[in-house]
Amino acid sequence: MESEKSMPLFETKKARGRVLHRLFAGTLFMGVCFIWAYRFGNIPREGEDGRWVWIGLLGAELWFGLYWVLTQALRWNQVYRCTFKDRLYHRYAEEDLPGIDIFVCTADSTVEPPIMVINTVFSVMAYDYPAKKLSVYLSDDGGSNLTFYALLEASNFARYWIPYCKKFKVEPRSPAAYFASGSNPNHYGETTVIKKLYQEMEDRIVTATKLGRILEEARLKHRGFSQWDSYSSRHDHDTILQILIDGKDPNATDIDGGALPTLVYLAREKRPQHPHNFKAGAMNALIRVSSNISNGQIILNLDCDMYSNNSLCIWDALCFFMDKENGHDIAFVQFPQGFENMTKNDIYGSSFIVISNVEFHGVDGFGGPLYIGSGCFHRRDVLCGRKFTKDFKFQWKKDDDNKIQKTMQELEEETKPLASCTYEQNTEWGNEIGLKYGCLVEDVITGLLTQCKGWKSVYLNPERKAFLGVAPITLSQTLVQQKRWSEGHLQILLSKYSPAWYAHAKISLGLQLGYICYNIWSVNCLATLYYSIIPSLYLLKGISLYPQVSDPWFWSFAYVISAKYIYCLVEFLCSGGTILGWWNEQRIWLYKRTTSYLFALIDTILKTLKFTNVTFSITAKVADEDVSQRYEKEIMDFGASSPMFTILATLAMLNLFCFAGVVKKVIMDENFRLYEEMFLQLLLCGALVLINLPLYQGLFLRKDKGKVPSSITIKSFLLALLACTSFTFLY
Ligand SMILES: O=c1ccn([C@@H]2O[C@H](COP(=O)(O)OP(=O)(O)O[C@H]3O[C@H](CO)[C@@H](O)[C@H](O)[C@H]3O)[C@@H](O)[C@H]2O)c(=O)[nH]1
Ligand SMILES: [Mn+2]
Repeated sequence: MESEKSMPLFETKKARGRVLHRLFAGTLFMGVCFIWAYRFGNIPREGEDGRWVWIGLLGAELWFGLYWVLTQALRWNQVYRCTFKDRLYHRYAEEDLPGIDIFVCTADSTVEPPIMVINTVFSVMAYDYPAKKLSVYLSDDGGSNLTFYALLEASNFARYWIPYCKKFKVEPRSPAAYFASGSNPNHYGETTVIKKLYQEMEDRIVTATKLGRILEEARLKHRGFSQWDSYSSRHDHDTILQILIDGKDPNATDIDGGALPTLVYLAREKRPQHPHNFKAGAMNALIRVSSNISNGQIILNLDCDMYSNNSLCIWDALCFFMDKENGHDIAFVQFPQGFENMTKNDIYGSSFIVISNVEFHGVDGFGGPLYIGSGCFHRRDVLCGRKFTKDFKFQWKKDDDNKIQKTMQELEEETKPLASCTYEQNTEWGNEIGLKYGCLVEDVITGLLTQCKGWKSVYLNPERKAFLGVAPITLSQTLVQQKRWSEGHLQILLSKYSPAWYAHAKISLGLQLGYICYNIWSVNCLATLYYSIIPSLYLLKGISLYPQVSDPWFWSFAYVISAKYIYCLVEFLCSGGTILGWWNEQRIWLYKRTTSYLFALIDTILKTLKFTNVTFSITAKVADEDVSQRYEKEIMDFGASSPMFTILATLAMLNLFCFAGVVKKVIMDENFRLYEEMFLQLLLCGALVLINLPLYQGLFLRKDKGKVPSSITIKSFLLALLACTSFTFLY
């Protein structure tokens, strides 16, 4: 029995095949060095033709090579974690388990429909965990009474849903996902009843959302709505706080008499003159508000679209925090972000399978994954700024039953000031305490700082996805999201807390490199743009920039290109992708680099020069019928007049012209030994044309709403034509 009690709650395994991988990486690196040597050794002398182009290529290849070296940090030392939930389950009595506070963030009832938000709420309210120890907080930055109404409805339906889930061990516990899954055995007719109840509630909520207002009758039923009386807009209102279920109240029970988790609605105070700091601000308000209500020692953060797909995942996370030997330095446990709306071949590359199944295991081996927002369990103390000390041991404090019981109204009134605009003035909130402000990836910089203080984090990637969210379903949304992320990451690199210098000697070198690898995403745009324009233009003109097939240097290029791509394909397939999915990912890779990253880089420069301000564009979680249909059929959506699309279309067109031009030349001129002399350049240009096939369709062939808008077609055609002609004739 004693030994059972001291058995570890989790285990860490190193990945297999490390030696082989390192050997392979070594040979690839040698190939890269040969390429550098070739470029370096053959720079045209001053005054000679093509000197600057050549130096540009050298720069691009140096960048690609060094970036590849950096990405090795993410692959060098992969580890895998597994947990022993059973041991934990049997080790502690219910009252000895820590309280868990779950924060769900929403910000806009139009792009984040209330019915979706409450489904996320249900999935966590119904966790397989003592209800008394569970509290769910919804932060609504939209300050929408529609969302409040939905949560109110949810507080009622939960009384039926939670006992149903527990009785029949239902998975997943988001009702929408559960009923949509199709496999709903009818438990003695109870499923039919509960499904009907759900659908009626859904109807009421969806109708209210469509109408944009709540029926008078419903509004009069709950005192909470009166808090909107003084509301002038979503940017200008008092704190709205409502405890919808008080878990401590013995009368708050489900239909079977079981306890219910606490459920709280919060719309923090907003005033136009006070910056609200987006999600980070919302999280910090939640941390304070919850500390006065339930004060759970563990905090789980979820985006409103990300429901929990596994009712036991709390136990998984606790296995790390509660391990007596190795748990005390663990600050947070991050799960991967899965997506429920993925199509088979993932046209927008939004499933991030390589990041989730390879790279994060790599950073975990060097000290722990990045904090990426949703799906992350934290120790409250650490989020609140606790310094790391080596021999400190966490204690799980018991509920303080002797505390004077306040009425719900008293508690609300006393708590509201914690969410006011002015509360944080002259405090360390947003800096040393809570999530950090001023960064577009507030989560990542907060996690980095935590690790710099000496804390570790853990990445847990179980077979059954723990959380599932909604990935963007149009190209423009994908690119905008990527822009926000890459911009946020670059902000981190340039901030006071840069992984490049501040983190030095505070976290391991491998982790530093891992962070930098993500931080410099946006800088990749330069080399990629260069590589997708210049060699093609020179091909058109018939000037060779790479070694000929007969030249021994050719083989270093051939090896690096083929080895790199075969490796990357195998990695993708092993992570669960398809071949077509990989091809799609290559396209998105190119599109991200030539647009999102470029815009992120430009914006960062402008912001550093203080020309513009930080803004957070929320990703839409709903779309029109025809947009969704195209997505389901895996047809790319170009239907927006975004300047990003102008760039993509111009690049595609330019490569098409170059390719067509050179083919014409080969046909007309028999002496032109193209394959022999310019094989690599032709390959590059050909690959660019091939990868852009869906874009050409969108430009010339499609008639649906997802085609490229004609204004962009014309603009890009003219731009590409201008580039090609002026290059051939003038240069
Ligand atoms: O002023 C705001 C803006 C956003 N949010 C919420 O933040 C979450 C993330 O927003 P979303 O538009 O879905 O961004 P994503 O890019 O999908 O989110 C990822 O990237 C963000 C950082 O850019 C992290 O905050 C998220 O946790 C992470 O899932 C959503 O729940 C929003 O409701 C707020 O609460 N307040
Ligand atoms: Mn999201």
